[in-house]
Amino acid sequence: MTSILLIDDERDWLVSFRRTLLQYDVTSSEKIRTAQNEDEVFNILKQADTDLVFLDLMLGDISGKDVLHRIKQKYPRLPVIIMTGVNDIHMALDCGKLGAMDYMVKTSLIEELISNIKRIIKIHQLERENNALKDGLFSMDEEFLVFKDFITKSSRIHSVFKYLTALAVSPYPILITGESGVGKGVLAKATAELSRPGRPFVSINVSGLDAHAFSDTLFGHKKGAFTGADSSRMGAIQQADDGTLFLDEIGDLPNALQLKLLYLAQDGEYQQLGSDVAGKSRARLIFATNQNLENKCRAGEFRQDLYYRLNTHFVHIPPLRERPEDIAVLFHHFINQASKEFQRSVPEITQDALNLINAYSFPGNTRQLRAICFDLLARAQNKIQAKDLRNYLTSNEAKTDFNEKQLPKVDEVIDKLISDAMKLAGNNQTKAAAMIGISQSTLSRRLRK
Ligand SMILES: Nc1ncnc2c1ncn2[C@@H]1O[C@H](COP(=O)(O)OP(=O)(O)OP(=O)(O)O)[C@@H](O)[C@H]1O
Repeated sequence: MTSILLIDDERDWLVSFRRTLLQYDVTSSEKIRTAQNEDEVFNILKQADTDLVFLDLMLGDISGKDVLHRIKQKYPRLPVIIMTGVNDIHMALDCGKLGAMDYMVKTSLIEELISNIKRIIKIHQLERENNALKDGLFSMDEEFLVFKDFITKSSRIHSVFKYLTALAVSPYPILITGESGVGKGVLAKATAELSRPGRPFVSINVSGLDAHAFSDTLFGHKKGAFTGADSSRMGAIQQADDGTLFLDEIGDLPNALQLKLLYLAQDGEYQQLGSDVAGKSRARLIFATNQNLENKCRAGEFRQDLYYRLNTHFVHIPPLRERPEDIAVLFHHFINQASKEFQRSVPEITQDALNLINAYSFPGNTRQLRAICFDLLARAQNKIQAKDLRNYLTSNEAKTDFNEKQLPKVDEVIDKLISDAMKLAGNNQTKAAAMIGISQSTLSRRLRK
């Protein structure tokens, strides 16, 4: 049943429209909510799932157009139908530009109105189903829309989204940690959009930069600052302006540069090469590393004071193997993305292939999964089966419980492989045999041993 929000400052109209919707079976009673002012509107949208909004063009002193604008800003995908007493084509066009799905006149014939509403609900339902299937976005909260490029259905990551949303207003730096390829960059970009929307986002990978390159890249230089400095150069801090500066791989910085980072993180201060005056950064700072900074501090390789400073706001992205619920979602997402890019139809993915991909540990995390999907698609297949994946997943990176110091016997490895394949294939011998590339009779013989 469709959840509907009716917005009008006239209580009588809300009551009568509600009655009409129920009379014509548009939805059930508990699925209809009403709001008479803007505060109520946003409270309801925040608290309850809403599929469709009917909005009157006058809400007391406030224009319905302004409310429409604010709803669409916060919930861009939510369909809003304008209900009004006046049939005004210019107004209808204006509302369309602001994102209204339709414009209905309250005095229209009731049957016509209801059949229009039912048609819109149907279209919207189909669209939602389609989007969920296509994007693998599943039940991502509209409030997390800014994180739409970080595909996930992991509740751990949803908690990270919540935390980052709460941090949006804080002026302090954010530290994002996680193994290489988990999506720290994607998350940093979304966080930047949340905290400094529409402002510049400058991303610098600082690993491997020597002291000069580090200062020059970040702080820039004045003309004549050093031999060969024929003109001034704007540093990343200036380019970021009042937006966001994202510094990746800060765990690799040598001690002297860590000190410069400390001044920057602490007071926003920096020194442009060739300038006597300290500059002041206005940018929001986001740092990332795939290293364990606490261990580095203990080993004396990372400044404790800088670590404490960076740790004020800290999020960790777990590796893909610790959020297995994301593997299939991401697999479908990247296969769809690659199909679009290569202008190919989306291939069928067999259950065996999914079983195999789900059982893999992905040491290169999401980056590795993405690369596999794009390469698979480039090889122009219209069906992805377990055998197509084996080449990508059979290296020593595959999940194993074996310990280097106690290498198992070949027979033990085969037995483990067969038992894992049987588990993944739900004890179906034909499937298990296909997954590991042996005949069913060989597998069956081996099982009888
Ligand atoms: N959850 C995700 N949804 C969609 N794409 C993702 C996701 N996580 C990562 N990616 C993609 O994987 C690739 C690697 O992501 P990213 O560069 O953000 O990882 P990282 O953690 O910053 O890695 P590194 O530590 O090596 O810099 C990118 O192509 C990115 O778009």
